Amino acid sequence: MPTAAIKICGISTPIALEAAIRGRAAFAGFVFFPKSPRNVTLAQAAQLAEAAQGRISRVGLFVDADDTAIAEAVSAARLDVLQLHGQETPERAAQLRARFGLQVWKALPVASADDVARAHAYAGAADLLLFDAKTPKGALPGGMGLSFDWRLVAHWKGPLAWGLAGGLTPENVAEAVTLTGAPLVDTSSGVESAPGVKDEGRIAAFCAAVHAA
Ligand SMILES: O=C(O)c1ccccc1N[C@@H]1O[C@H](COP(=O)(O)O)[C@@H](O)[C@H]1O
Repeated sequence: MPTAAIKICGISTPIALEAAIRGRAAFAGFVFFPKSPRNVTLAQAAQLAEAAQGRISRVGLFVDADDTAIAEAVSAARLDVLQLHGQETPERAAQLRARFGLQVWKALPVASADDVARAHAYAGAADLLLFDAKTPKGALPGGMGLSFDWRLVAHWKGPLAWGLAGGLTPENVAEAVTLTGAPLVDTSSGVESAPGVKDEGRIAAFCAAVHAA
């Protein structure tokens, strides 16, 4: 089985970006959500995007953002992918994909089999589904280090590509990949020393664990 592609999310410094590239991560995630401890300004994103050019793909993470905010981020960070991590409907995902001509990933909060079944509504609207844990009411919709029962998405055969997120760490990611067969894994808080503070050593360990799985 080929190894899973890696996305390191919430990158806000050149040191973290270089660690992700050294670890052969395919995707660097930049958070455009002011409530997140990982939020980046347009100026920060532009600088990181420049360093990323041709070395790692750039994913912009948005939570129910409007077109103007997304357009500014796309232009500043030369994004390759839009990751929608809020309540975006299939219609909204399709609209953004058409407007920006970029890949659209939709995060789906999962706690039950019914949540996983909602994935089918995004066929033809999004390019990839990111199964993530449901977070408590009033909390951030992601980046909380919470995981869900991976058996719900084990070897998922759906109408579009998919990835696994939520509480993935250097310590558990090999088991997650083995159990689910996820083609892509995404982590944020699992490779940090504190909320919003990426840890080079943990990024390296996470990537090594995925490559060895
Ligand atoms: O990282 C954030 O701050 C964030 C904020 C709002 C929505 C999503 C966010 N991150 C994404 O959440 C999942 C899981 O994160 P974690 O590994 O459990 O910390 C992942 O897709 C992040 O990209």
